[in-house]
Amino acid sequence: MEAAASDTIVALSSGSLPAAIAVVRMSGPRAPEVAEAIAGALPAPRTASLRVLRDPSDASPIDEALVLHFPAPDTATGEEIVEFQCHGSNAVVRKLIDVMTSVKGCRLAQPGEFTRRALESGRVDLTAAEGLGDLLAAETEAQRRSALRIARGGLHDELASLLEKLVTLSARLEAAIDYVGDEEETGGQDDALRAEFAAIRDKVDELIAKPSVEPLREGIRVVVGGPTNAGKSSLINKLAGSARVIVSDIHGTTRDLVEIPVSIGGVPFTLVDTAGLRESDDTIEQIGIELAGQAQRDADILLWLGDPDQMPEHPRAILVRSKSDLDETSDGTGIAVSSKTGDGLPSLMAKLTELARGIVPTADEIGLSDWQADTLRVVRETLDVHSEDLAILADSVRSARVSVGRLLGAGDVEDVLDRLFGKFCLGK
Ligand SMILES: Nc1nc2c(c(=O)[nH]1)N(C=O)[C@@H](CNc1ccc(C(=O)N[C@@H](CCC(=O)O)C(=O)O)cc1)CN2
Ligand SMILES: Nc1nc2c(ncn2[C@@H]2O[C@H](COP(=O)(O)OP(=O)(O)OP(=O)(O)O)[C@@H](O)[C@H]2O)c(=O)[nH]1
Ligand SMILES: [K+]
Repeated sequence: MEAAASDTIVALSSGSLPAAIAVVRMSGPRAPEVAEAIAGALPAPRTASLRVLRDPSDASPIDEALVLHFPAPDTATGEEIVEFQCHGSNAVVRKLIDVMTSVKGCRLAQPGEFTRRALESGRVDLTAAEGLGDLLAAETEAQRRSALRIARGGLHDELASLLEKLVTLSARLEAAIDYVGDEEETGGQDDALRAEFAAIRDKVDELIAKPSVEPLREGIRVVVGGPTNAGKSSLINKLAGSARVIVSDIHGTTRDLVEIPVSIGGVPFTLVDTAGLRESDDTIEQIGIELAGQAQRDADILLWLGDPDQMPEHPRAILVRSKSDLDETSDGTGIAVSSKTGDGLPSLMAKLTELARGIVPTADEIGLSDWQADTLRVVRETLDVHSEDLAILADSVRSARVSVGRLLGAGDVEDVLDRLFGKFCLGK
């Protein structure tokens, strides 16, 4: 059957089974009648009530569950919603969903389809939906804080205010262009419009300067480099809190890039172990050393465990004197760290969190995803006209409006939605 927007959709909205309790959600026009056929009379709106759920085809019981009815339009999707909080076994959930989806016009939801409907009904905008996607994927405090702020409309509000300014200016420009009047009388008015145009351009510059959420999504890339046997793998294991990569006294143990996600101070980092640098005849090791060099250049932060004179140039490099428990000839440069005793680890972690502040949004900053930043750059280019001619300014404002509208989910954004909702969990 072709998936239609008017279908009633069903999904398991809670996590993997078995679980103590599972939430099965149904959204769409047929939700109340289907729920009534299964659970009998619906409870009062937004009130949980215990019901025996039955298969309407033979009245056999499926489970005993809590039922909630959220009447349209004031719901998460803007549609009729019924939720079942049932026992979280595979058999119960499968039977319940089978019974629901056997009804005509009722089918399994696609990933992200509840949120897509929330977007289509105007309950959330595109920035909030994107924030929600990040919130569902959040593993660390910094990810959760940033995503929640955006999911709750933090970025929407700033973009909506920009759009409103563009719409107002657009109307004023059109009026001024149409007005045929006294030059002197309109001159001051026209200058005010030109000033407003410049102010909006500045506002876009301000928005573009916001930090990126991308390193927050992927984890800040900390590449650990240095000669063989410097203690790179040992340090990564220590930072990760468990033995994740192979440590040995054999030189050239690590050959591939190994990525280990960790949370330090609530901030997500991806630690990257690399092949130790040395002269080698081994082809595989040579490839590993090449990859190491590339990874170091691409790193957000470079941890260098080696001779300070050999340290590659990098805007955010931390010099680490490893194996400080053995170090008799300490010359005081860099951070002395021992993976054996743990000495110096707190200083190193503090340094990492300090550098992170310049890479990911801080607790009270709102960040931009790559496509949002790219779209704002398009807006900025559109507004990059320096003409006295109001008609030219009006053209540029009109195009800018379209792009800012797209950021909020207006116009042709199917490609953006497919990319976004493709990553969503089923049932959201
Ligand atoms: N059981 C359950 N828990 C959940 C959700 C859910 O759908 N079901 N959510 C799913 O995302 C989140 C909560 N989000 C929600 C967003 C809006 C509305 C809602 O009904 N909004 C109406 C009425 C608000 C009111 O007055 O209470 C509205 O905005 O008009 C409900 C949940 C997290 N927890
Ligand atoms: N005493 C002491 N030994 C350490 C410390 N860190 C690492 N080692 C030892 O040094 C040796 C090499 O450690 P690795 O962590 O494998 O070094 P690596 O830099 O990853 O080595 P490659 O994979 O060869 O590049 C192992 O025998 C570790 O036990 C330390 O802080 N103190
Ligand atoms: K080694």
